[in-house]
Amino acid sequence: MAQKIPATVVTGFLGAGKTTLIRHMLQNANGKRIALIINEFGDLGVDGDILKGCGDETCTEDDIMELSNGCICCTVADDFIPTMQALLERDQKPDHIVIETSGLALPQPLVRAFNWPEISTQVTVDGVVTVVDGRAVQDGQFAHNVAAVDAQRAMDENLDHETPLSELFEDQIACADMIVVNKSDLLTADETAALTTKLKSDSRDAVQVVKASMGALPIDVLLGQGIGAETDMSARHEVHHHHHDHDDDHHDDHHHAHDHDHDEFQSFVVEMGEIADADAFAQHVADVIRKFDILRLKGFAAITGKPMRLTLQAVGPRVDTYFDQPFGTAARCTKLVVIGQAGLDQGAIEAALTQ
Ligand SMILES: Nc1nc2c(ncn2[C@@H]2O[C@H](COP(=O)(O)OP(=O)(O)OP(=O)(O)O)[C@@H](O)[C@H]2O)c(=O)[nH]1
Repeated sequence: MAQKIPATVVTGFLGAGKTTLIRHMLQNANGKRIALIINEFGDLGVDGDILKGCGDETCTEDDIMELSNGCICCTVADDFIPTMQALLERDQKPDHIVIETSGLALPQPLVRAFNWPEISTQVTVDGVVTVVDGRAVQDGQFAHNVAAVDAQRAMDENLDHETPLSELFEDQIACADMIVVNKSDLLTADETAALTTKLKSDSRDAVQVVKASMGALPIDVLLGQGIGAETDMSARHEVHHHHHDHDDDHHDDHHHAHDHDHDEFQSFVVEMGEIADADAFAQHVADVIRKFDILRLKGFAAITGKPMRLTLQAVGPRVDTYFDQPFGTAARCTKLVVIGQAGLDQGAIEAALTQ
C-alpha cells in the first residue's frame, strides 16, 4: 500500500472566515500541493473565484474543484465521489486535499464517504477543522450575519430549515477534531480565554481550541507536517522556522507582527525503537494526546514483526494509522512529530510516549 493523501474538512458558518483561512494557508503552503474542494451554494458561491484569484503557484485553478449541487452531504455519491476520483486520477497528485463546507449540515456523511472503496485506498481523513466567528459566538449570535446564513440555508432544499442556528453550531463543535476561534482581533484576551474554555468543554475530549486572526495559522498546525517530510524531520524542530511568508526578509526578526501567531506554537520530534503492538500503541498515543493537550501528532512507527512502516497521524481525538510502505534498508525506528500550542511539556510527553 502506498502513502495516502490526507484530506482535511474545514467547516463553519458563512462569514466565520473559512475562505480567509484557506487563502492564508494556500499562500503559505511551503510548496505543498493542495487541492481544494469547495461546496458552493448558487449565487452565494463566490469563494471559488476569490481563491482562484489568489495567484499562488501552489494554488492553480486546476487544483480548485467546486461542488455546485448544494449540500455536500446529500450529494456524496453524485458529486463528491466523482470529484475525488477525478482528482486522484491526475498524474500530479496533491499532497493534501482540503474540503470547505458550509457548516449547515454535519460533515459525518462526508467523512464516511472516505470509507468508500474507490477512495479509502488512496485518501485518509486528516480531520475536521471547525472555524468559528469568535466575536459572533461570544455575542451569542453564532454568525456575524445571521440573515445571510439563513438565506444560504433556504437555498438548499435538502437542508432542514427549522433547526435553530445554535443547534447547528453545537453540531459543528461536536464533530470538530480541532476548533479555530477566528476574529480573535475582535475579542479581548479575557473573552478569548472564556470562549476557549467553553468550546473545550462543549467539544469532545482532546479537541484543541486555537485562536486566529484573519485565519492566520501555520500550515503545520492546520494540516500537519507532510508525511514525506520525515527524512528531514530532525531539522524541523520548531514550527516557526519554516512557514514564514518571506523567510529571507526577516528571519532574524521574531518580533515582526506576522510572526506573532507562529510563536504560539511549538513542535518537536520524539524518536524511539520498535513498538510491540500497533493497536495498543495507537490507543496509547490517543491517551497521551488527551493528557498533554497535543494539537497534532504525526509520523511513523516500526512494529515488531511487520516489514511495513505504520503511518500515524492524529489531530485531537482522531488517530489514524495504516501500514504504508516497507522500511527497506531504512533504519527500523519510530519517529513522531508533536505539535502543540506553546508551553507543551516536552520532557513529560517524551517520557509518556516512550513508556
Ligand atoms: N476582523 C476580522 N475579520 C475577519 C477575520 N477573518 C475573516 N474576516 C472577515 O470576515 C468576512 C468573512 O470571511 P470569509 O473568509 O469570507 O468567511 P467564510 O467562512 O469563508 O464565509 P463563506 O465562505 O462565505 O461561507 C470577510 O470580510 C473577512 O475579511 C478576522 O480574523 N478578523
